Amino acid sequence: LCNNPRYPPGPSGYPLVGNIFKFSPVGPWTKLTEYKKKSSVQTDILFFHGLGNSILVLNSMEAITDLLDKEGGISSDRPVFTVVGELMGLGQSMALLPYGQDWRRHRKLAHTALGPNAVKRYHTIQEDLAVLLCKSMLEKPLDFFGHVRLISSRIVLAITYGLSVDQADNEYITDAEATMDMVGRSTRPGAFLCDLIPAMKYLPSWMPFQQEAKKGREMIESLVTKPYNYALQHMASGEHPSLVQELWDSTSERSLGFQHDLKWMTGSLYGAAGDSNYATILTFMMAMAMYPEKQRLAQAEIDRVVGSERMPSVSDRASLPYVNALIKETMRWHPALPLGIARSTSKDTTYRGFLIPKGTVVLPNICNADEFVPEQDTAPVDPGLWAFGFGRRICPGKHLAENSVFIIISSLLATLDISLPPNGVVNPEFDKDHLVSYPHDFKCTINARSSTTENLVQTRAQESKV
Ligand code: HEM
Repeated sequence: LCNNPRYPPGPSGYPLVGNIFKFSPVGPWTKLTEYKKKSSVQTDILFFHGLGNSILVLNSMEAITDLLDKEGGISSDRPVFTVVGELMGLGQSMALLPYGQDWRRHRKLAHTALGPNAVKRYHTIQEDLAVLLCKSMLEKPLDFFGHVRLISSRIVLAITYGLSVDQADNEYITDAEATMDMVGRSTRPGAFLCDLIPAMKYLPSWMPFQQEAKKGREMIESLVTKPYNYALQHMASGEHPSLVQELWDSTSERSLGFQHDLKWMTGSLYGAAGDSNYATILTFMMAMAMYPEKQRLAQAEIDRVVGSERMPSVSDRASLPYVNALIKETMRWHPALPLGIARSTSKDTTYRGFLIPKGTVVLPNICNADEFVPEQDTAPVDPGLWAFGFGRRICPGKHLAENSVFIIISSLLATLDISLPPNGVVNPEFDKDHLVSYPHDFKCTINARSSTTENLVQTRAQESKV
């Protein structure tokens, strides 16, 4: 490990370039978690530096709380991503805005729409969409990846823009998928050499990364503008209530600045919501195929509390402790964002006597995958809390997301059995190339639990208003 006494410890480096290239942008959490297990050195903080960049990895809950919660005043900034942020324009979104006035305005708008009370208005939409998901799973079980993609986008499109889509190949969904695939690859620290050496942004436009940046800019602009314009155009009819409309109606001061904030704030929700929900639900399905005894326990609880006459509702959440433990365990077993979204320090600071220079990229490593054990929900630190980030930049969609994840998972548990595929094998492998890490393509068997649950799904689906 690197032993420059001023900086926190880190892997040994090379002259001139330091150890920065020891930080791999591809699925780094596995390697970083291995460092955590080495006991000889103080490895719950790891430092990488070189070429004017520094990265600090926080490998324990203690270090995360100390730096991201208690020192929120200096660790709530985001790094400047030269390619995706500056060249592609994503720097205008809430998730990448620097910690300052613009970001505060976006957070305030988001809080109005997504606070713990505000999200109660969406229970019915979430319940309706969850039952449609169960119906699709019964009709075409092999397409379960597509069904999960569809519901993840549907919830946020319906709520944010009043937009109703019912096919996974709808262009709003496929465009968003392509854009978020590109964004997800580009927002990992060190994804482009140009992020490490920002002066490269002045290189000529024929350079491959410049071409990629130009295309990315168009994709991002379209992602935030198209559904926003849809919501504006349909406001007058009053038939498609949306967050855009609600926030638009909440003021008479609709300056260009306000409109810009509203478009980019809602665009950030749209961009951030889909992939994380998708990853969480697929991870849950993988875990259920692999750990059937845990699935049985959760189903027994639902049978006891909800019965078989009706579908679960969001308001059942507090009465289903085992289902909640299973959801938390899903998020601990493989969090959707294993390294959160990178932070950056806004001034020099010290931690445990080490210097952490201004502009250091800070990454909380919350990955500690092992066995799937929902029963450890009694652990002192609630694993469900890690998954949504920390401190001042904690996920603003947390309340909405928790309800979505709960209603989807409890509806699936109530009505379906998820089991191993015919070859009896599921390898728990996850994507390592994107900010959001979802299960690699896997197979599982999906059956109705009984003819009663099958009828329940069909009947309830007909009542759905979405
Ligand atoms: C299971 C679902 C979700 C998970 C696991 C998740 C997780 C996260 C995490 C880890 C962060 C980084 C926080 C930090 O820097 O400490 C984040 C930020 C964010 N999330 Fe979520 N999220 C989920 C769903 C949603 C939903 C449904 C929305 C919107 C409706 C949303 C909107 C955002 C936004 C806009 C940010 C950036 C906040 C900022 O930079 O101030 N997320 N989320």
